[in-house]
Amino acid sequence: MAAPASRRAITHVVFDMDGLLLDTEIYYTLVQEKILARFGKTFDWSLKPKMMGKKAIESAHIFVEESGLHGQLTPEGFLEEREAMLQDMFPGSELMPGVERLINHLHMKGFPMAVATGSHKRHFALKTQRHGEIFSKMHHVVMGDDPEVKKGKPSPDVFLAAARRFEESVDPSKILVFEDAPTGVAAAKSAGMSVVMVPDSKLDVSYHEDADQVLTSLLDFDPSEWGLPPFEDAAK
Ligand SMILES: O=P(O)(O)OC[C@H](O)CO
Ligand SMILES: [Mg+2]
Repeated sequence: MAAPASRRAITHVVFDMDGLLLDTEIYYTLVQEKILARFGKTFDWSLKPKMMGKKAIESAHIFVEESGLHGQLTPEGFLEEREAMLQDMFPGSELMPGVERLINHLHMKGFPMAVATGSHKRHFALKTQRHGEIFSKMHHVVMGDDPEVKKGKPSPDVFLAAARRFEESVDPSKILVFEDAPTGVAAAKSAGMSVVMVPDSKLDVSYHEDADQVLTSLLDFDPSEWGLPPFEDAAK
């Protein structure tokens, strides 16, 4: 089926990282569950979407406020407490299903790609240490502690910085973004880009509304629906 006109203009692709390229959101969830358990509270998926995709200190403020931990835990204390646990977990980060196939395909077809993540440099290095080959196919990576990223997602800063750093200047409407988080979808839409959302199955469907397409897995992405060259292999 031919792609509708609105989807035929894509020339560049920008990927979110945590929960989209890498199966790392589970680490944040586990650590946050553990910290809340210490206060006799439970962490659930009504709080998770508010924290996902944001800069660390921004999500730390949300965690403390929304969990009612004012006076018991500071955002800085929360970050410190979770850091040792995360540092042990991040080197085990796995690619999400379908990532290798999609990135290798777009790279082979010559589509410039970038990563736009809320994650900062030190965590990026730990998470990607076993995935150098895949990340080497990115033209550039913009991280949450980049000086051009004044505010985390849902601010468009990280996506606009990613758009500016391709070889040639790119109209945001020609960029296709892949995201898992509601804050990330909002950021990319506010940057004027198209978004394929690949949310965790536990995310409430009310968060799907703003995405241009919602998929259960990257394995279900069909490039031809976006006017991109079809996969040449039959297997998913
Ligand atoms: O989903 P990302 O890649 O923007 O990362 C954001 C945080 O590090 C985790 O939610
Ligand atoms: Mg993400």
